[in-house]
Amino acid sequence: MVAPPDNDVLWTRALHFRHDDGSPGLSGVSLGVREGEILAVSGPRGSGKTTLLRCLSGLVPVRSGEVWFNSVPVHTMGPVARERLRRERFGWIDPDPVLIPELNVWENAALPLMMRGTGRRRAKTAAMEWLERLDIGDKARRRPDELVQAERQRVCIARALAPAPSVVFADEPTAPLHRADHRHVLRTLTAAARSHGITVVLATAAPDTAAVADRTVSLLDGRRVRTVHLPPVPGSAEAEGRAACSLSV
Ligand SMILES: Nc1ncnc2c1ncn2[C@@H]1O[C@H](COP(=O)(O)OP(=O)(O)OP(=O)(O)O)[C@@H](O)[C@H]1O
Repeated sequence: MVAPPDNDVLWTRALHFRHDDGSPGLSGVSLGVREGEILAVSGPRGSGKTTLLRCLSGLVPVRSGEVWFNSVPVHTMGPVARERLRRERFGWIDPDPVLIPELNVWENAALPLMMRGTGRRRAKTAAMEWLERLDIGDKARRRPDELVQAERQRVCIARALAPAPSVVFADEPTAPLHRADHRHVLRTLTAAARSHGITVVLATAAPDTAAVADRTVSLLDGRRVRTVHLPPVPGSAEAEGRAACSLSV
């Protein structure tokens, strides 16, 4: 095993992944993510973006290839160590905002901090700071079912950022949002990452979302390719006359 370069917070080499039913997921993906970098993982639907984020974050075991976080091998960790790593160092944002219905908004956003052992008062302060930044602070005492989907997604983003993780894995984080919300939430996420030195791995099929990143890595059919020209988002200025996906390997 060769240790990764010092300035890469995440590093993977020759990563292959097959789903439990035998479907191919990833084929020989290698990449490094620098500390504080916002890296977009782009590619069309089914290209392996979510699978790559799940492997890098230790959500699924890696059986072929290597994944390192801060020069610590993740691919040799058991499930308990990977769970602890995710809880203590990583944040995760899904395309669908899933919250605990019995908890109010600030309790949902503060939950990962409290699970790490932070006291309720301090956890609430940190959660409220992010809820305010995401313009949802006035709904802090509401239950998730009193919020619209875009508001619930803001709560999920606050929940991922409140513990000041080393890395946030954001899987299509603005997918459920309207375009106006989309820009505001993306800007908040990237500004937060830059001001707090948080590394972001951002999976997206949308070119305008990938454009906020420092660098883009493209996937097609589970392989890393040099460039993928994604179909434009319907209704955007780019949409005219471009429909297909092209690539260069
Ligand atoms: N749990 C699973 N079991 C079997 N096959 C799966 C599973 N999850 C994903 N796949 C398949 O693996 C491939 C990559 O899927 P993945 O979700 O990683 O792609 P993606 O680029 O994130 O796509 P999307 O934008 O649709 O989420 C696809 O062919 C998909 O059908």
